[in-house]
Amino acid sequence: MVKVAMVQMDIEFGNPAKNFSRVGEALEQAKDLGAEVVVFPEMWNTGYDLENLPSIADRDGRRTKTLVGQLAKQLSLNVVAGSVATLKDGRFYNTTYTFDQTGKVIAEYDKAHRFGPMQEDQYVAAGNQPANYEIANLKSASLICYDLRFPEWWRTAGTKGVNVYFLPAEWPTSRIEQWEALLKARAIENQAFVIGVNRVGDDPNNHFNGHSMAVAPSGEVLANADEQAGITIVEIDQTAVQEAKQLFDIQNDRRPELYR
Ligand SMILES: O=C(O)CCC(=O)C(=O)O
Repeated sequence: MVKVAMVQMDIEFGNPAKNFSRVGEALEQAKDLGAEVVVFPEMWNTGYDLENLPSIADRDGRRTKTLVGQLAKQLSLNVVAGSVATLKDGRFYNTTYTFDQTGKVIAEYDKAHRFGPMQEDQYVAAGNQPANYEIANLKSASLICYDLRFPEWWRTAGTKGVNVYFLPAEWPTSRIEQWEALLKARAIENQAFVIGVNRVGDDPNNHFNGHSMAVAPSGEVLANADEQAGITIVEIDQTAVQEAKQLFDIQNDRRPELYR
């Protein structure tokens, strides 16, 4: 059993200082709750303040690596650090870093599918590589928000064997039923756990009502954080993946030659 903390937080628009301090406090609280892996929402350093990225994006993720890396080490926590707005080689990205308990970055993923209605495609460059990694002995992959709508991308990551998918998000209230349905679908069709962590609060364009969810390979909802800011702990038993695959193994039964 691995205890995973879903940190459903509000994000101050365009205010990294405030958001970094919030994330630091949440890591300490998650530790007190017995968490082994802590997961944050999407773009928690800046929110979707894309116009101001030149002054507020995290250059090479240095600030995130310093703060989250130090706390991960100090508190001996694995951290799927949601995603942050970064500036790398002169371009902006929506990046998720994963830290192990020594504070080392073990995975880095740039969001592959940019969300047009939030003008992400105009400001942010797209990533092209899935991120597979092992954290707290969980065979994992990270995807971000709108990636939830691209089952092909989940399969691509899944070919390397994934038992737990982490999905940080800023998913608006207006489509929250779709969020819940898609998280369940991705868990069932990939025969894996899915941990979707959403934010709460408002930005100038949207309201966000949380509903961070942990879904088992069977589609059973293990936790639904409802609409308040807070930390939800969920216990993951990876053997459920093997059990699900005993009856039929969807990844093995695929016929990629047909899917063109
Ligand atoms: O797909 C959606 O409905 C929401 C996606 C989104 O808000 C995002 O990728 O930031």
